[in-house]
Amino acid sequence: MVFDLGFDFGTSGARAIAIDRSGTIRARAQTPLSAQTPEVWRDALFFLLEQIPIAVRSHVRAIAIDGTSSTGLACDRAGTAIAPPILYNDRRAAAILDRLRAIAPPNHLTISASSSLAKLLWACHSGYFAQNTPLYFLHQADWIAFLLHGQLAIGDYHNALKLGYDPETLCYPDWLFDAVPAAIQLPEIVAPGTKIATIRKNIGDRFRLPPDCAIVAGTTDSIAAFLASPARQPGEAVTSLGSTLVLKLLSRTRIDDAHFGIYSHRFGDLWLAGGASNAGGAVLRQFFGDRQLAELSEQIDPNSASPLDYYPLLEPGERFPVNDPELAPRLAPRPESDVEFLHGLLESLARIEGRGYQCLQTSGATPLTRVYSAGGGAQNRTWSAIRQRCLGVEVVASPQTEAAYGTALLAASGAGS
Ligand SMILES: Nc1ncnc2c1ncn2[C@@H]1O[C@H](COP(=O)(O)OP(=O)(O)O)[C@@H](O)[C@H]1O
Ligand SMILES: O=C(CO)[C@H](O)[C@H](O)COP(=O)(O)O
Repeated sequence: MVFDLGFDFGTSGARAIAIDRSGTIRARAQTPLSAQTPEVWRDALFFLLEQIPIAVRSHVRAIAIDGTSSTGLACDRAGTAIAPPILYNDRRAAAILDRLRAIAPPNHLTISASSSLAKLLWACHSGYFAQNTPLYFLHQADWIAFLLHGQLAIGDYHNALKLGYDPETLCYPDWLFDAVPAAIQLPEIVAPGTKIATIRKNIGDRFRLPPDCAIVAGTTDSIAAFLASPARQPGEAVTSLGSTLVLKLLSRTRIDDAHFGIYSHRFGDLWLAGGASNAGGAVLRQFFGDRQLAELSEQIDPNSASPLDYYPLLEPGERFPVNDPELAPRLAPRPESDVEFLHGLLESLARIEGRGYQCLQTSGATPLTRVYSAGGGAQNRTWSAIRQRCLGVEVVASPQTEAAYGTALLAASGAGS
């Protein structure tokens, strides 16, 4: 018996899922992330490994890791982070967007405060990364995988998209090398699922993993959620209802439009056209606990549209379907009834999702036929019904909604399944 193991490092927690060759889940573990620091990621990785029963762990064939997209960090030759990571939602790079506009092609997806390239350039020019020695710039998933395989610096073309890597020509464009200081080593990029190396000996011994356990290139958290779903036909989509709202529509055409925060990830011969809104479950959690969310949702009539028109953000700034770093949250008026308030929030999030899919199709993506749901909000049947009414297509419950399952499938593909 062999198993493949996927790790998902999301915004609020980390999870691991081990599957057998038939794709059946044979072990799972999860832990909250108290902070987004390399130390917390490393401790979570090791904790999750320990939670996988030894009977499974000792037969793991391959491991893959996903992380939050465009969370980046710089490390030295030993792989030690030299400054706190810059998280996916960090907006400090807004300060260098004019500089980026001057070097990147017009309307390029990296011209956004949330892109990895903007963060890297901001960090270099503000002195956040001291540059007297060579530094490696990695994404979160690359760095966590490095802990397991020990090779600096290797990344995948999903995480590298927001760094400016071109997934069509499979190389970094020349203008990017002109922009990045010579002391910064960009990761070598491979396809997600490519075997990078076998497990480091000390880690393999410590966790009783087989010495030939392969560590394969990972992906982003929302692409992992897409992989977990059955969506494989152009027109099928997955919405990740996690802390943020992420849309991925499988398309025959590649579409990119920084004006609306639209970009496309390579997905075999197809494209995952999409965008990520800052609105989402994090705002729901600001007002309600998960149990309360479930109880209140039961009392909502999903067939009647809420007249409340919110824009549920934690703080100003939106990426998609409007790319506006100043967009203000709108959460008023709050009715006395919590049921009505939640109805307004879920309806408003469904409207943002609907506008997002509309925007993707208007921009040339393959027309939407069906939406699968992933993430913490996927279990909410009331919300699914509201979303189906707003989207005008079938919203289907996915048998597997966890990103870690998609990452386990990626590990299996890397191992040859
Ligand atoms: N019943 C529910 N209805 C709607 N949203 C929910 C429900 N239960 C949990 N959530 C939301 O799911 C989110 C967590 O989902 P998860 O996929 O773990 O997110 P992430 O990894 O992005 O932090 C929380 O923000 C929470 O508000
Ligand atoms: O808000 C997020 C945190 O990661 C989204 O997952 C992310 O922005 C989506 O990015 P990608 O399309 O590159 O997976």
